[in-house]
Amino acid sequence: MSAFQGIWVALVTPFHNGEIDFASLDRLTAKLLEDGVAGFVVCGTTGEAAALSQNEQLAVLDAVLQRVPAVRVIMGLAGNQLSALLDMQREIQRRPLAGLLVPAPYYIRPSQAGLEHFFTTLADATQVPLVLYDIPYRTGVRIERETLRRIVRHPNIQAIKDCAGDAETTMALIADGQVQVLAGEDAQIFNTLCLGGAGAISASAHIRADLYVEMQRRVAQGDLQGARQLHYRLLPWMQAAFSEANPAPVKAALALLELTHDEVRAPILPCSLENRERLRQVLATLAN
Ligand SMILES: O=C(O)C1=N[C@H](C(=O)O)C[C@H](O)C1
Repeated sequence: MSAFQGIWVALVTPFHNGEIDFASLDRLTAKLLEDGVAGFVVCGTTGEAAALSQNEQLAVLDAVLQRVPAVRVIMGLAGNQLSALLDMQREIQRRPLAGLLVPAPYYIRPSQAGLEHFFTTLADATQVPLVLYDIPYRTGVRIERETLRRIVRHPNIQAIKDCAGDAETTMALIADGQVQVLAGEDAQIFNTLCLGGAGAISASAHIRADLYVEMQRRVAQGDLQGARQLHYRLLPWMQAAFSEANPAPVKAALALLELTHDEVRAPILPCSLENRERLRQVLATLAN
């Protein structure tokens, strides 16, 4: 299996009474490993990195590394101040890791040349592979197809988390073969795998990760009918998981299953009562 293949879970950061709940974090990672996931993204969007201090982010990473082999851990590295990102990159790299997940700088909306400069600077400085996180609806800036194809020629950029919603770009990246293409939109996992993508980084795979792993295995074995059935079984849950700001529904679902407390950090708010009822019904369909 090459480095970035399979189902990677974009791990939530569990909280309890405002603090990081390390005991739940450990239980959750142990369970997901048992379910067969390839690895974890720590402090991604789903990990509420934006609501954690740098010390908290590093503490979460260290805790995960106690349980999970380093080759199965990707750390999120997001921000819009390049020098601060380079400092944080150095700090993170004092630990062993599979890679760093890096989105475009948010809010600034740099030019295409500016984006190329940004990713190349971080890729030149890295000691571990970079996974480019292409998520224009969060960063506010689109990386054009040809820019992306140029950027990923950098030897230190080895995968892309594809959330841009442009199938032509997904196919061009897979056909170019420069990087592993990982679905970053949960409802697109099946399509991306069928097109030749290497796997996924998924928030909804916190729940019934075994079914996501099975879906990927079936596509790899050419059992498209079996994989498609799993896709449609999981789809209502994937849709419910993003019915409010991520990760509120995922955390509510984990709490319904008594795996973590249902706590997010502002400005993300807890899942509404109405959606909680929807989650209860959707989870019942995945129970066995
Ligand atoms: O944290 C992540 O990485 C993910 N974030 C996406 C988002 O919240 O927009 C969704 C994806 O499932 C994983």
